Amino acid sequence: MAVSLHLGSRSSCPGLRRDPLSSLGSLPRFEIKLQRGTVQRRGFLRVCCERGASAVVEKKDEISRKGSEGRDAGFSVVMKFGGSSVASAERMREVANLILSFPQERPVVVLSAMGKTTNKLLQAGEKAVSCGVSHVSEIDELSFIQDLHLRTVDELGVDRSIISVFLDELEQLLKDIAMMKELTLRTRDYLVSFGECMSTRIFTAYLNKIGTKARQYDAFDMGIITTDDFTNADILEATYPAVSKRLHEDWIDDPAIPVVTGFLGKGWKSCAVTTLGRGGSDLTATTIGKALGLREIQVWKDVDGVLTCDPNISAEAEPVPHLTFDEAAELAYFGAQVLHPQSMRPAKESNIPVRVKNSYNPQAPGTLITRGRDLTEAVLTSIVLKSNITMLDIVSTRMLGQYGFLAKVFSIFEDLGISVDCVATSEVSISLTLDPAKVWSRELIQQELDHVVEELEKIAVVNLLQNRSIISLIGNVQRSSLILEQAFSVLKKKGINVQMISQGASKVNISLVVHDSEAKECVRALHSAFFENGNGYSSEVSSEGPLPNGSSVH
Ligand SMILES: Nc1ncnc2c1ncn2[C@@H]1O[C@H](COP(=O)(O)OP(=O)(O)O)[C@@H](O)[C@H]1O
Ligand SMILES: N[C@@H](CC(=O)OP(=O)(O)O)C(=O)O
Repeated sequence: MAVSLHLGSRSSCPGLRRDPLSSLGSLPRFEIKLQRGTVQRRGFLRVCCERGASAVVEKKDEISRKGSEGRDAGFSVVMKFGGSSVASAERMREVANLILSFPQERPVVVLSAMGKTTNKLLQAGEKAVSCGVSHVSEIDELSFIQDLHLRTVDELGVDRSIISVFLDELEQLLKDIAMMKELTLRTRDYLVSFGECMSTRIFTAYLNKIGTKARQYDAFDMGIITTDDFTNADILEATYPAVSKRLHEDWIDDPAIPVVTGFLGKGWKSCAVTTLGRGGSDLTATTIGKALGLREIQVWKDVDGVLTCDPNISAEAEPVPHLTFDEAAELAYFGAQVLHPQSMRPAKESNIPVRVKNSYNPQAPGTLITRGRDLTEAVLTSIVLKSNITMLDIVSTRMLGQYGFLAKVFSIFEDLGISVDCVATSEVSISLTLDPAKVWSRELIQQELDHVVEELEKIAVVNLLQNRSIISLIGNVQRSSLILEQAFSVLKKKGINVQMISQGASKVNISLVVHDSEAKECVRALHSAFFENGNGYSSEVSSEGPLPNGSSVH
């Protein structure tokens, strides 16, 4: 099949080092040949020009198993390993063995920084701001990072020179921060990038040493283009064709397993290193999965999959066998640390299954995340807690029936650039929750909250309630009355007062707001009722029948 189309004028993208269509002039004629057998589903072609990025051709919702170039580079899965999976030389050896134990797979490997390196880099940066240039070399976290990485290369028997330049540059960067006495968001992103840059170089060198040809990629040099929102950047559409082209071309020139830095990107305007938000390597993995149209995206963690709740809250938490993209996105958004909140988007858009596995226990089946699941398997899949939330009760000062009240309230949040998590409304009042940590830097929280209240008080009576928690019940909440009946029977027995309830339009989440002080106890009681003692995911629950009863609630 051949498709001809006209492309509009091309603007250049400074951030795109290897511009996928760089030879195009304005209004070029461009022909795309799709080889027979490479297209998985029918879709349509569209030309997309993303905010100044180069014009790119995107095969919308139609992913070829053999990549958008139609050539077979043979990649079949992304395998992403988080910090806990590559925390030491021993762990890197195990991860290498794990990859090699699937000889039928041609993986693209995505790695996070080793262990807690990202936290240590941030702590080192904070200390550098105030310690003075001459004391930078004494920062504990710097020594920790140096020791960890040098010990790892020595134990793996690879050359120290692959990371020594990074360690020298890192110390110099900390001295620069000490001299300037400030750590901007842009510098923060550059600082943390050292973690992924080093882990991927070490792992690549090790794979090559044991005879498996591998090639290291810095995400910001291979086409992962983002907004310039330092510390929380969004992936731009130009990324998909750029990544696909780069990986396919390199493979065809010289086949080698790609080992890519997770978490990082390149700002399209600034051309500086950006990060995708904490835990962002999951998003790197799903982005590459979409770019290449792979069979599966694997996210390897230190737990047996997505669990029915945070194992740090309930030791009884169990793996959830099957989730939908919407359920996984919702639980990540509402606080489950296990997945990055945005990571499901590329997987859902390209309908590529995501498997969450345990690198410490590869035999465990893990969690499979797909577009749909058998809803009769489980009504509820998990319970998520998000603490330290601010809640606002806003009651209109105008008379009942006054139109435009909701619009006015939300325009205030829009003007102030503040995002709202949960909302419950009546004609004259709104209750909503804000997650200050998401929007503001720490010092500004109270100041910003005061400003919000001041603006809202022009049209309403406002009650600001801090130290609240959102407990989210994730599952098939089309059966909300059954879930709520069960949940409220538990809360009643515990004497816990729910301050707000919200059921999103997504139909996969009911959120309950309670006080921080009773939230964990509340989650444990709900977990016990819904998932323990024979209740829960694996029990047979018909889509019409009753929920398992709460007999296990104490
Ligand atoms: N619902 C949940 N399911 C699984 N893990 C969870 C959940 N909620 C919180 N966690 C925590 O998330 C951790 C895994 O996420 P993360 O540390 O980001 O992994 P990695 O660094 O390997 O990518 C687990 O060790 C667990 O403590
Ligand atoms: N290293 C980054 C990115 C990341 O995704 O890490 P992990 O996969 O270990 O959660 C962080 O700590 O945020």
